[in-house]
Amino acid sequence: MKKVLTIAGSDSCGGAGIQADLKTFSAHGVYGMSVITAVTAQNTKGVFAVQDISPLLIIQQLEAIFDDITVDAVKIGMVSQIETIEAIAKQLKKYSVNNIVVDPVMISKSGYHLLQSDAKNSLIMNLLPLATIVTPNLMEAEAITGIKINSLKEIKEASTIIHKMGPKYVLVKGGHLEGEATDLLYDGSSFMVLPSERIKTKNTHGTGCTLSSAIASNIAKGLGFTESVKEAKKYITTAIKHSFSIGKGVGPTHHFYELYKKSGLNL
Ligand SMILES: Nc1ncnc2c1ncn2[C@@H]1O[C@H](COP(=O)(O)OP(=O)(O)O)[C@@H](O)[C@H]1O
Ligand SMILES: Cc1ncc(COP(=O)(O)OP(=O)(O)O)c(N)n1
Repeated sequence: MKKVLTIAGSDSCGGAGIQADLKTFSAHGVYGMSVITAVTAQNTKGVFAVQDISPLLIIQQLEAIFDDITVDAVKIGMVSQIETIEAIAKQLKKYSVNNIVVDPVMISKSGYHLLQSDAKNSLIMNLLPLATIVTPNLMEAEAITGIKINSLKEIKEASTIIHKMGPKYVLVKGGHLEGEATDLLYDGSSFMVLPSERIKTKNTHGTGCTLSSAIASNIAKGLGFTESVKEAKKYITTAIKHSFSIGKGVGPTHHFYELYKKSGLNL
């Protein structure tokens, strides 16, 4: 069985972060492992508190895994502060880790700053050069490049700038666009459009986490990079289509829809 690691924050309500990543890994039939960077007190209504895990404990978690287990792909999510980012980058280089998916998590849908403002440049300088693929949403692409994005032309411009920062592929997500939820993949020479209908639901908590974990799972399973992204896009679209309401706010996506369908079980 292929083994995939998520390096990310914990979401107490289970819709995003480490919890969404591990559910996505299971649904893809890969073995999931986790290095926790921060613990958040969070629910469908928002993020209420964050405690960062010490860089030393992050290093110890990474060493515990890489000293013992071969890792087929890594997904990086919430990294919060400069010291966390530097510790992760150092360990990934030490163990010559490949197949790295970086989701540059900055602000939650509820508006909470999950990446400290002074840590943005460190993420760009330390993690983007190590990334096989980076998956910013529109606001993250704007923050990374300093470009205001209002059109496809500007998405392409931002992708080109981000590609020069080091990742082999750039996927700018269109979840926050008006109209269709179309994503754009750039490999340094050409663009691939990944279209999807916009699903009318308020329950999109953890969509970015889920998509990046699905890409990491597919890469680990040996799909080509473009195929990994295309299949992940199908996965997130199905997971959003069957998302559901828990709590009073933005509910989570449904990771086990295909399994439920096969088994005849209902939610
Ligand atoms: N309402 C929706 N209908 C269909 N796809 C969506 C919807 N919202 C988000 N997506 C898709 O979910 C994935 C995550 O995108 P996005 O929500 O922009 O990321 P983030 O969670 O990082 O803000 C993308 O593939 C995006 O196109
Ligand atoms: C612990 C943690 N990590 C990441 C996020 C952001 O998740 P994302 O999929 O980008 O979208 P929302 O959850 O903000 O809808 C998070 N909330 N918590």
